[in-house]
Amino acid sequence: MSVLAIETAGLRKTYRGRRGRRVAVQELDLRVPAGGVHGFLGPNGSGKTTTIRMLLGLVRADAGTMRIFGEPVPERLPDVVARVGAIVESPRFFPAFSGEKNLRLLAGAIGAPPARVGQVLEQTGLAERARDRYRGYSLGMKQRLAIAATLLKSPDLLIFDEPTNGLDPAGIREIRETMRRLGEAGATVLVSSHILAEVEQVADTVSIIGHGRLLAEGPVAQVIGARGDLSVRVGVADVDAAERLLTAKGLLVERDGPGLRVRGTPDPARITYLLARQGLYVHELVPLRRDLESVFLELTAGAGLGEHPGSGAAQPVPAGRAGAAGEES
Ligand SMILES: Nc1ncnc2c1ncn2[C@@H]1O[C@H](COP(=O)(O)OP(=O)(O)OP(=O)(O)O)[C@@H](O)[C@H]1O
Repeated sequence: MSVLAIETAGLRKTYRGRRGRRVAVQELDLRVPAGGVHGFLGPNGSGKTTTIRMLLGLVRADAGTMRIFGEPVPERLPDVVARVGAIVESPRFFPAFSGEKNLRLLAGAIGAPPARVGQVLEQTGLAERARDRYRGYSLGMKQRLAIAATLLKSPDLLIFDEPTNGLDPAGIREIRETMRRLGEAGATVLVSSHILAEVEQVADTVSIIGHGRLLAEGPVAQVIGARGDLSVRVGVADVDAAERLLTAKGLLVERDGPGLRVRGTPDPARITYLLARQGLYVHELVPLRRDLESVFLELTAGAGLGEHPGSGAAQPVPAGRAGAAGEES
C-alpha cells in the first residue's frame, strides 16, 4: 500500500480558557492519500484549522499520532518540512514591489533557485501580471501569489486553509483551477473549506468532520454514492395516470412540481418503456444525483451540528444548485 500523505490516529485537542474547556478535535483519524486534491470539510468551528495547526507543529496535540509521508510529526517535522508548503495565514509581501520581485526576494531567502520564480508564476496563472506592483493586485491575485510563494520550494504536500475566503467568484475559480493543476501535476493538495460547492468540483477525495470528529471519508463519488439513492424526474402530460401506473409496477413515486419523482435508483429506460406501453409519452426524463452539499448537510445535521447558528452547516444551497434535487448527472 502506498504511503499516505497525511495520517492521524486518535488525534485530540482541547482548549482551556476562562470559560472552561472546549474540545476542538476528538479521536480524529484522518487519511489523505498521496497525489491529488483532498477536501477537508466541516462547518465553522469543527476543528479544521486546529487539525492543520497540529500537523504543522503550531499547536500541540493532547493525544493521538500524526504522520506526514510516513514520518511521525511533530517529532520528525524537520525532516519533512521541506516537502510541505502551507498557507494558514496571509503571508506578508512588500506592497510597492512587483509580485515577481517579492518572489525573487523570498526565493533568495529560502534558497530556492531563481528560475523557480518564473515557473511558479506560470503555475498560478500570474505570469502576465508578474511585473505589476503587489498593492494593485486583486484579492484573488494576492492569494495566488501566496500559493506561488509556497510552491517555490517544490513541495509534495500543499496545505491550504480556507484559501478562497473573501474572494469573489472569479477569484474562487482561479484558486480552484490552480489547485486542480497542482493535483494533476502529482502534488497532494489538502484544502479545508466549509463551502462544499467550491471543493466538490476540484477534490478527488474528501474527509468530512463535525465537532472535531470524522463523519465520512473517501473518493467524492463514493461519499456521495454511499448515501442515499438516485432519483429520476419524469415529465408527462397525464401525471395521475403515470403515477398510478408506476406505483402499480412497484416503483417509489412521488409528486415533484408539475411532474413526478421516482426514487430508489430506477432504470430510466424501464420508466419510459412502462409509460410508453400505455400511451403515456415522457417529455422530460432527468436522472438527479445527490451532491456533496446535501450529503454534508445530512451528516452534520446527524451529528447535531445542523442547527448551530453560524456553524456553517446550514449554508444555503447556492442559487442555481438546488441541492440533491437540482443536479443533473
Ligand atoms: N486558540 C483557541 N483557544 C480556544 N478555543 C479555540 C482556539 N482555537 C480554536 N478554538 C475553538 O476550537 C474549535 C475548533 O476551531 P477551529 O478553528 O479549529 O475550527 P475550524 O473548523 O477551522 O473553523 P473555521 O472554519 O471557522 O476556521 C472552535 O470551537 C473554536 O472556537
